[in-house]
Amino acid sequence: MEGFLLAHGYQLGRTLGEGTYSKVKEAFSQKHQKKVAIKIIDKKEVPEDFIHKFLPRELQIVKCLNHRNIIRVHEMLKSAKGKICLVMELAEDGDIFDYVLREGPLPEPRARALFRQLVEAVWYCHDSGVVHRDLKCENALLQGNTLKLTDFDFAKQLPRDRQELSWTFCGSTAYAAPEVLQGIPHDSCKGDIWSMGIILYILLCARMPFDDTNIPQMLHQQQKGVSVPGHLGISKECQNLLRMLLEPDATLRPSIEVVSRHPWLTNP
Ligand SMILES: Nc1ncnc2c1ncn2[C@@H]1O[C@H](COP(=O)(O)OP(=O)(O)OP(=O)(O)O)[C@@H](O)[C@H]1O
Repeated sequence: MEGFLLAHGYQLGRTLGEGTYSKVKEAFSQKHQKKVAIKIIDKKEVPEDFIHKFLPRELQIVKCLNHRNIIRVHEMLKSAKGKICLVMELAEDGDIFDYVLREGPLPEPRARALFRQLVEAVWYCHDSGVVHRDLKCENALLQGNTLKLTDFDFAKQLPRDRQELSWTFCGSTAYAAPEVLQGIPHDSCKGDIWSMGIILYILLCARMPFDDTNIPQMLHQQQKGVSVPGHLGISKECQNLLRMLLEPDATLRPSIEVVSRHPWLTNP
């Protein structure tokens, strides 16, 4: 692998992390004269539908995305030995899950600064007809103070009229909206909005809003609505935004455009 990548101008460095089907390594790009991240996928170790359905979809989508809050994919390389390498922009400061683990509940201004960037990234995606379908803290990386959304494995391009409903369960149960968990045909954009609510809750409370170890019980908790720990002193405006995002009825849940205009986010 090292020789193959070197021949393409990338000097491999340390391992940054591992996913279910991949290993991500740091590398130095001789062409760009900067460090990059390379996701290495071994075709032999992944299920057929990942190679034939999700991966081509991901590649098609990521090559069209260009936003400061989304990890840029520079190129894809295929080795003769059946490895696929995605050369990406590097985010050196970990993901926001680890950040919250380290820092504990974030003060509102810090949570707002991060969440605003997630809103920008998701707004750009939805506006381009792309739904992410796996929004979670581990997929929001940090480069200094800049949030960079990544992992478009489950992303989907919506048809031009954007009327398509989905039945597919994607992503993590802890971040899944009630309609997604129940397999009810749903608007995936509204599923993304729910997951953003879970992310905002984690930023502010450093814990999960719902316990996902028992799904029927979790569905019940979701219907009852979210409650925030009183001792954290979370403002009324922020609680209002959390309730809007974690609205169990998807038809009442706001679009990303409406979310972006919420007073908690437009506050200086
Ligand atoms: N562009 C990047 N810059 C820095 N680190 C990255 C980058 N992309 C991924 N990583 C690191 O590599 C790890 C594995 O990433 P990858 O996208 O392959 O899998 P995952 O999404 O975490 O797992 P899974 O595929 O099982 O959902 C991540 O947790 C992250 O820490």
